[in-house]
Amino acid sequence: MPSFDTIDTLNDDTDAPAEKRVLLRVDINSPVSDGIVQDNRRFERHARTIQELSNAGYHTILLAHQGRPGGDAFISLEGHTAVLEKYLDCEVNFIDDTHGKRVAKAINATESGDVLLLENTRMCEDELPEADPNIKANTAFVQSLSKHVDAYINDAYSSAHRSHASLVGFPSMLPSYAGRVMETEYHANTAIGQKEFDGTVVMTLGGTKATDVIDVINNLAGSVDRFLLDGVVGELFLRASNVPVGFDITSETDRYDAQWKHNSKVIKSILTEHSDQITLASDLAYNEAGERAEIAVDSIIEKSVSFMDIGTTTAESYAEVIRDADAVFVKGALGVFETEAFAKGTVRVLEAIADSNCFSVVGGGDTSRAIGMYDMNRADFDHVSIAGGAYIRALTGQPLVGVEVLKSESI
Ligand SMILES: Nc1ncnc2c1ncn2[C@@H]1O[C@H](COP(=O)(O)OP(=O)(O)O)[C@@H](O)[C@H]1O
Ligand SMILES: O=C(OP(=O)(O)O)[C@H](O)COP(=O)(O)O
Repeated sequence: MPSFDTIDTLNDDTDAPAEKRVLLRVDINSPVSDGIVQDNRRFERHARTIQELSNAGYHTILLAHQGRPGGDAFISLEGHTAVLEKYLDCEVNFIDDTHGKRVAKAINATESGDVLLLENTRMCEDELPEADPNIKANTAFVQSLSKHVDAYINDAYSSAHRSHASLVGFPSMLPSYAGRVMETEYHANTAIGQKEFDGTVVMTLGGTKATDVIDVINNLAGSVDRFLLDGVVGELFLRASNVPVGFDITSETDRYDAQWKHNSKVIKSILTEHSDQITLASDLAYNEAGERAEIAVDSIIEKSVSFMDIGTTTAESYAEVIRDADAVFVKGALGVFETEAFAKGTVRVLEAIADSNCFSVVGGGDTSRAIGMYDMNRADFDHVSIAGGAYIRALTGQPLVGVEVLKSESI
């Protein structure tokens, strides 16, 4: 049983839901294309928690983040209301602020069953950077909102590894509970983290976030036999192995340079220390005149194009490793799978998993979308998580700070 209180306990604790305002933290952080948020499984999964609360009569005030300050995906949550409403039989109202008088007025004006989405929490300076939960509890953001609600529910398992105000500041201020996504993802990933495997354990690590991958390798090198690297992170590791790639070729993107500046030393030391466990791409794919083109890593003289996927040779070699594995964990897309021409690496690896008898987990708010996009059967995977960094940290046995503060306040 989870050692935190759930919505079942909230219902037991509440004799009049219609008079109660609950602050529900969800994670609907999603890909953004041309400034427009794209649907993904997170919306549908969190909508079930929202619907349950609305049907019970609670006034539900939603907190969520989108992107990172300065990044292309860092936008207002206003567009997220329409996507959420696709999965709800109630309206989602929106206010373009995170806390303060206007928000307090809007919260106090809600009625039983209403859903009100506040603005992107990362537009509030109290949200970032990570800090001790007690520090985050004393921010104006937490202090202000706590006065106008009766309880806090954290449903954002996929952000539970972040010590941000909206994720760790409220449990010391309010009666706190786990939402349904938090409950199910916690159960599944904790159980997986305790499993033992007799044969080869393989992890494919990709996507865009180097620090997540670095943490995972440092913590799981003793229990994972092979790390197959890909995505933006894989290209940074190629740079650390002296391949002339892994940097931004235009000032319009910032996928590589900042991450390299902050992480190059630790990437190099990981490559040295775990060279026998880490496999890097041997070929990469890019866009040439609107078509997919590939190049062997050994043939790259200089980077003049954006590499968008692992090449076919790499994909086949990764599929071969997966075929013989006892367990495979996927975190982060192997390429820009949202574009079919550059989905080959992600699809090939997922197909190899589906065709094998291995125990498998596919994680990542973005990556898990690929299963549905390319008509694969979710039943071919043992667990498909809408979390990426959080689920993979659960495998390391590292506590998830957002879960720990829920537990501590449930005692
Ligand atoms: N080579 C690449 N260049 C640019 N983006 C990439 C590349 N490979 C993967 N991606 C992007 O990585 C994103 C997923 O990264 P991330 O958010 O770290 O993973 P997840 O959310 O699945 O944990 C996808 O949206 C995909 O487009
Ligand atoms: O998408 C998320 O994590 P993920 O990419 O590991 O799935 C979470 O919303 C956390 O976002 P963050 O990595 O910008 O803190």
